Amino acid sequence: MLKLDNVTKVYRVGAFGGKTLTAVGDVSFDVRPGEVVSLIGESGSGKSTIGKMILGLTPVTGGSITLDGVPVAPGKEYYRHVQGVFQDPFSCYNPVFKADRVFQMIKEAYYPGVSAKDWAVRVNAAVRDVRLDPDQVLGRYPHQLSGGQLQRLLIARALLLDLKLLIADEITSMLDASTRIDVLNLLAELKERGLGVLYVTHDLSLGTYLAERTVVLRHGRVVEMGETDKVFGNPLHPYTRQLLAAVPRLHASWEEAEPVTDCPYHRGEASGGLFEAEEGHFVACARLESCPE
Ligand SMILES: Nc1ncnc2c1ncn2[C@@H]1O[C@H](COP(=O)(O)OP(=O)(O)OP(=O)(O)O)[C@@H](O)[C@H]1O
Repeated sequence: MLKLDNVTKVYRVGAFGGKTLTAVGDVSFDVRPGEVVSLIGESGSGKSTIGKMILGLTPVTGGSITLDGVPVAPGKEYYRHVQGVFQDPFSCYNPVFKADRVFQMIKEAYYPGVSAKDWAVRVNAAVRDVRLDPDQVLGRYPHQLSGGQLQRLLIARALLLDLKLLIADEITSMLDASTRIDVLNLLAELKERGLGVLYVTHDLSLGTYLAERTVVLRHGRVVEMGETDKVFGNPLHPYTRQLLAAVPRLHASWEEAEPVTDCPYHRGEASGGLFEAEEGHFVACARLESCPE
């Protein structure tokens, strides 16, 4: 299980790093095996920073992140269990190498003793698992494949490892609508295999599609989280309501959600200043910065 406890990330910004920016503040949640958790928030809310900290690409400033009780330790052993797939699949491939080079790199790093023949069998199986035809995709250059095919090959690559957790950061935002649903369904299959998935997105409708639990982030802090049905069936935080109001609906014009005026949850009773409004459903103060103690 992945566990974030009061995780904070402060970046040094400005000329000569003289100022600080708290990109993530006091964030706590977990991702259990066989579960998809979606991390939702507007641009700049700190979603990718959380993904990067989990992947060990940037250190935490405060708090802790553990996988099965062990702190994040970027290195070969950690990446055997935790992998990330990102928005732009093209950037993960070297254009001068054929796309299946990404599989070869996994073999060299993790399975040097496996024979070429056995490895080809494993790769073909993983490629079929992501519903691609190995004959159609292996041996092609990245520019000869679609974004959806490249994204699936990256997921197949992750499947060759002994994966426990996949960080999927905006992985569908560059895909067309039908390919997007295919990739989401693929993620849903991965959880059936016992994998935990952190699905990072700014798109509410995609997040709700497959996540058991949802974490709503704003300005680096969790404003609401819990079982997806509860968070979106009974949204309590005005920001969550605003997000929901912003989802385009057929035959309905856009209506502005109520502004944040008052907050019934100004006294957080749980970690991270969250109040348990109903079982499995937590909400933060809506006036977080100005909230009286
Ligand atoms: N390396 C960095 N140095 C300084 N500030 C950073 C750095 N990376 C991110 N930030 C800042 O931290 C905040 C959170 O950024 P982050 O990329 O995590 O947001 P996000 O929710 O993933 O946004 P988006 O959806 O646009 O990718 C932003 O204000 C961003 O400008």
